[in-house]
Order: sequence, then structure tokens, then C-alpha cells
Amino acid sequence: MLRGMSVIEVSNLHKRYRDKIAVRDVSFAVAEGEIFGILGPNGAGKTTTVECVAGLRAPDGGTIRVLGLDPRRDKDELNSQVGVQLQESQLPERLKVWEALHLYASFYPDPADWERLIDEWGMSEKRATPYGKLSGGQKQRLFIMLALVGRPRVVFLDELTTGLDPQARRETWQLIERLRQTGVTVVLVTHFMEEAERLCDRLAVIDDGAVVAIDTPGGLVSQMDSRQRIRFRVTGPFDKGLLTPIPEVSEVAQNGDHIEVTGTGDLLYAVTAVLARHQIVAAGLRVDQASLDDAFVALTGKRF
Ligand SMILES: Nc1ncnc2c1ncn2[C@@H]1O[C@H](COP(=O)(O)OP(=O)(O)OP(=O)(O)O)[C@@H](O)[C@H]1O
Repeated sequence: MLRGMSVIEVSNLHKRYRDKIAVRDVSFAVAEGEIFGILGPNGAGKTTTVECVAGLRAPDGGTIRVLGLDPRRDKDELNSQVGVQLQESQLPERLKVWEALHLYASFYPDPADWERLIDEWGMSEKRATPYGKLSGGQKQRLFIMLALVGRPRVVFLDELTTGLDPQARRETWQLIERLRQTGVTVVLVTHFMEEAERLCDRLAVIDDGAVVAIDTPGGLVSQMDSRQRIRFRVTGPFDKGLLTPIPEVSEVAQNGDHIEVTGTGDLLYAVTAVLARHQIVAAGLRVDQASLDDAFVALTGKRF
């Protein structure tokens, strides 16, 4: 359920590059103040979707409303209300942090106090550092600040943490969580499961140009709840054929002495009963709960 007013409404978006269909049929709505994730494998159509919604590309079909406006027709009106950080954004190497903010602020009639932004985003020490001398995490921080300098109500962040080391990624997550407190609506394109799970209120899973699911991260996982996975090691010879006929078992995978059994119902009891009957000792036995990763694989049939 949407919490408040929809600030973004996308219906049946369709976009082609010559004969290549990048976005087949994408519909979703984003509520005010939400962090909405767009998750999908490479080439699924995530960036194209966001570029259309942000008004940077003309769709071939469907309708898009951002704050009730058409991103192409009402571009000027929307400009000051929307902030965009695009995949692989670049700035001139020698442009200093403060110069970039000063420049971007000049594009807007009523910009944020960028000196304050520098303090708030922990970049005071890097104020006079040229873009080319910033670390990957600091560059991303600068791009978030540049997306915020126009005091937008909606921010699009595309693959913000790709290429960052785990520490810098976590720092960026904390910054995005801070964005939530400012009430700004965030659309976040990611292919990191952990990122989507941690940050997003809801997410759309996109595959092959179409939405395959929209839900909260927890909702997507609970769709998988009926599926369970048991892992264990065997110390002697093992025949998969012992377990595959069990009605509760849907799949048995063997990698050396590691066995992974997927199935439903009272899987643990059914499997351990058969193992005991054949006097097979299951070492290090673990039962795994479904994860967002499992939900993604089940929805798209793909692993990242
Ligand atoms: N400018 C373009 N010209 C032609 N084809 C394009 C163009 N941009 C994207 N495509 C193709 O459209 C499809 C969707 O691309 P898009 O970049 O939207 O996917 P994505 O989900 O963002 O992928 P990634 O995670 O790799 O960034 C891909 O098959 C891609 O090769």
C-alpha cells in the first residue's frame, strides 16, 4: 500500500532503441517520502526506465507523471524539483568540490545553501579538493550533494555504489538513510541485493524490460517462505537418488561432499528420516530461510 500521495506514476512505459526493446511494459507508483528501489540484472532496462522518468529520454509509449507533471513536456517546471545522479557521472578532473557546488547552484532559482551541504555531508576537509583527487566514495558523496543542491522533492540515484569498496558502500548507505529523514522521495537503481534490502521501502524487480514483482523487501521474501533449503556435508559415498523421490524435495545439488536440498513442507523431517534409514550422517546440517537473493532468482531465473 502506498503511504501517501504518489509523486511518481508510470503506466505501461515502453522504450526501444531502433529494433532493440529496452523497456517492454513497466508500471509502478512511488509514494511521497519513499525510497523506491529498481532492481534487476544487467540489461534489464533499469537505467532506461529511470532516464525516461527523469525526462532525459523520450518514451515510445505509456505515460509518466512526476509530481503530477509530464517529465518531457513540463521539463522546465520539473527541473528544480528533481535531482538526478546518473550512472558513470563525470566532472572535469580539476574542478574543485566547492566550485562544482557553486556552479550547480547557479542553475536553480532557489538553491540550497551549498556551504551547509558541504558540512552536512562531511566534506568540509575536501572543500577545495579537485574532483580528480577524490576517492570513489567522496565522488559519490559529491554527486549526491549536486543532486540535492536544487532542493529537489524527488531524487534519482543510479547504481550509486557500484565500484565502491564495502566500507565506502556502507558510508553511502548511511547518507541515503539520512536523505529519508529529509522527506525527499528517492528512486534508487541497484543490483545489490543487500543494498535494496537495507534501504528500500519497496522495490520493483525488472527483468527483460518488464516488472516481475513490486513489493517490500520482506514481502518479496515471504513469497518465498514456502521454499526451504537444507545444507549438510556427507562423510562417505552419497547417492542423490535417495532424496530425489521424496515428495517434499524439489531439487538436490551435490558439490563434492556438500549437499543442498531445496523443497517445501516438512522438508527437514522427510530428509533426515531417509538419511537415518540409510545410516548417512549429515554433518553441519543447516536450514536456510529464503533471502531476497532467493526471491530474485525465483522471479527472474537469474543470479547476479
Ligand atoms: N543508447 C542505447 N542504444 C541502444 N541500445 C541500448 C542503449 N541503451 C541501452 N540499450 C540496451 O537496452 C537494454 C536495456 O539497457 P539499460 O541500460 O536500460 O539496462 P540496465 O538494467 O540499466 O542495465 P545495467 O544494469 O547493465 O546498467 C540493454 O539491452 C542495452 O544493451
